[in-house]
Amino acid sequence: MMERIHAMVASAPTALERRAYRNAVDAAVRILDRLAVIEPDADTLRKCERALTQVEDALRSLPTLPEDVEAPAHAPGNPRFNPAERGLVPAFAIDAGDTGQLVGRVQFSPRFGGTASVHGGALSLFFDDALGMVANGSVTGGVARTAFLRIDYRSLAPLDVELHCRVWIEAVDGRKRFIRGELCHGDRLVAEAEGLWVAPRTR
Ligand SMILES: CCCCCCCCCCCCCC(=O)SCCNC(=O)CCNC(=O)[C@H](O)C(C)(C)COP(=O)(O)OP(=O)(O)OC[C@H]1O[C@@H](n2cnc3c(N)ncnc32)[C@H](O)[C@@H]1OP(=O)(O)O
Repeated sequence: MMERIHAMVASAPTALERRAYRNAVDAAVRILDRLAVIEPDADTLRKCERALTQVEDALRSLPTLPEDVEAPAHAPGNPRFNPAERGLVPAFAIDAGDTGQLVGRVQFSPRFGGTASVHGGALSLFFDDALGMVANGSVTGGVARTAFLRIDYRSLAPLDVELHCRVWIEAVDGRKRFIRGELCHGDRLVAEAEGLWVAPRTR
């Protein structure tokens, strides 16, 4: 039985497994979003903790990803390697994303919030992902890592509201890719970002 489970995990996920994984992550983040806004009594919270611990125990008994990064389980398309599908960053709708530019919409749910607005670190996480997509996209080609990321917070970002984002390549200089981005709520600028992504040396 365990061998069969290992074989399943070591192979690239099927469409059905990807959907099931996404649904499980969605359920987990919906709980975090709910916990961010409700005012429950201690008894309800204790029941909640017990139920979640049961789920956690069941997950702990499962095998983990193989360490070999060449294994099929590490192939592109595995939702575990996609920050949005793993629930790390908010889901991001890309409306246009060619020729080194990306235009899209993003909505930060309550778990990304401070009090009434989006946490600055969550905005930074989002920009690393969105600018990183352009830095790693078809125009620049190949993999590059974030060397620095600077965020200017211009106004409070509201939670649970659609925000508009634009990201573009500012310059490419050898292995260096300078990327910029901005996030707006309607006509109001919420935050601007600039960063450098550096591609690995070829030898
Ligand atoms: C098609 C696929 C799609 C996939 C989509 C995926 C989306 C993913 C989106 C998510 C993406 C998220 C991605 C993540 O989150 S990646 C995770 C976060 N980032 C890291 O962990 C990176 C850690 N740092 C490093 O690995 C190295 O320091 C890097 C690789 C960055 C550079 O080390 P390396 O040894 O290679 O480079 P070098 O030292 O020879 O320097 C080379 C040049 O760069 C200039 N420089 C370097 N650093 C800085 C700096 N801080 N400010 C200004 N300049 C800097 C330097 O002066 C030099 O310039 P020049 O003298 O040549 O002019």
